[in-house]
Amino acid sequence: MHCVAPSSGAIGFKSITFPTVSHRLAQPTNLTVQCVASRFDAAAANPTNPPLSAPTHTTTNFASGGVGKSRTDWQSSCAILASKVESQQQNTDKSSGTDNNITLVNGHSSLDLVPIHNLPKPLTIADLSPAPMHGSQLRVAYQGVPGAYSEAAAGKAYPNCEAIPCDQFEVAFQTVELWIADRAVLPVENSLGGSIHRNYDLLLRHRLHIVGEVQLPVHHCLLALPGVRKEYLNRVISHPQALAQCELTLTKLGLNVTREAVDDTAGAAEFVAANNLRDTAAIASARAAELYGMNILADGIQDDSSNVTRFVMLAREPIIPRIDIPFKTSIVFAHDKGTSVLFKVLSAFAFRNISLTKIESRPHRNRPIRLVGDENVGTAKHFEYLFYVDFEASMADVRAQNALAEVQEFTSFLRVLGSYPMDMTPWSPSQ
Ligand SMILES: O=C(O)C(=O)C[C@]1(C(=O)O)C=C[C@@H](O)C=C1
Repeated sequence: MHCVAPSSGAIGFKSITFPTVSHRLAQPTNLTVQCVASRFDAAAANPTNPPLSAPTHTTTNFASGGVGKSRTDWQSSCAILASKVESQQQNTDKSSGTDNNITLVNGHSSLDLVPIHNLPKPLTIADLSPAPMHGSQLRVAYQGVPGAYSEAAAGKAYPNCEAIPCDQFEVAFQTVELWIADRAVLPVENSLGGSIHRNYDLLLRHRLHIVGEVQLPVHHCLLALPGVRKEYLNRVISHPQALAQCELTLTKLGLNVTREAVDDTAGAAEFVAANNLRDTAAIASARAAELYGMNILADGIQDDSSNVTRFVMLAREPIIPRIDIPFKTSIVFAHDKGTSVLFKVLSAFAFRNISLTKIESRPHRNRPIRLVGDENVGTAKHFEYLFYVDFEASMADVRAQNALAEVQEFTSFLRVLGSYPMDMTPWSPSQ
């Protein structure tokens, strides 16, 4: 079991330019926003530790329930593709009359190495899709072990995907950045426990784009080893969000136990089972109970039956925003002069009738304190913040483009994290 590690990695800012169309100016303008350069640290994905190392452990295949393909398969697909390109090149050379220069290998021209009946087919547009998609499903990284809610969110977002467990959020990001996975699914907020702050910080540190969201009803169970009764328990372990979501119910159940935070809910169940802990229960899903051979002592122990966690899906490339379906856009901004900018920014959306669905502030890690000196009174030490805002409009919507052009005038830093379809699935809290 791994404890949640403090974040690592250097942050560097660089400018990128988002083309926008400004209604006011009636011609295309450029919206310059800041983008965070991430630190790729392949060594952080420890390949010896099963949940850590995405390429080497069991993945969940939502299409067939089988074990997923290894990175080797993907690499061989790349090799096949490379050989196609090479052969294509050879064919081109032949047709352009350059065969005079062909070198002899064992007395044959190198073209003879490809049997005539087995000539490679020309590359098509489908061959140019990202490497892991060649002949396989979408690979979706999530934090946790099988049975975690994040795994269920991956399955909801991409029903036929191959879900890849990662033991840290950081690893899930890197798995996509290093092309081991195509998407990452990341919890960002829960209706009871609130925001998952670490993930807001990671969204900024990395360069991935939000391409979708899913809202997952979270139904917690109290799990213990077979034969263990509530009276035997003196400890309950789970993900900190799960502990927070069940806080009142645990007390109501009369459980006078210590509560300990671990990396994920299913990992807690796995840990209790693997160590045969008869004094410890885990808060996790019914699927985790099944996977790790645990008994359900209490079902539905979240403090509110409509307990929902919102996840975002991340990809290396943004999607093309649309206006024919409900879209959300997520941005993050800051200003050198502190929080006074907030009212102006919010009014840019209000004037255009754009609803905000979320606002979150986080410490501005690059410049956490701003000193304002007054020789008569002393020095004020203001905390500096980054503001994360989600609003209900697509970046293809001219209102959103104009709002952001205005926001850019008030802010010293602005980044669009993504513009993506809203989760509009029918409401069914008790699953
Ligand atoms: O531990 C898990 O099972 C997770 O998927 C993580 C997580 C979270 O980070 O909020 C996801 C959903 C629930 O809110 C509880 C935990």
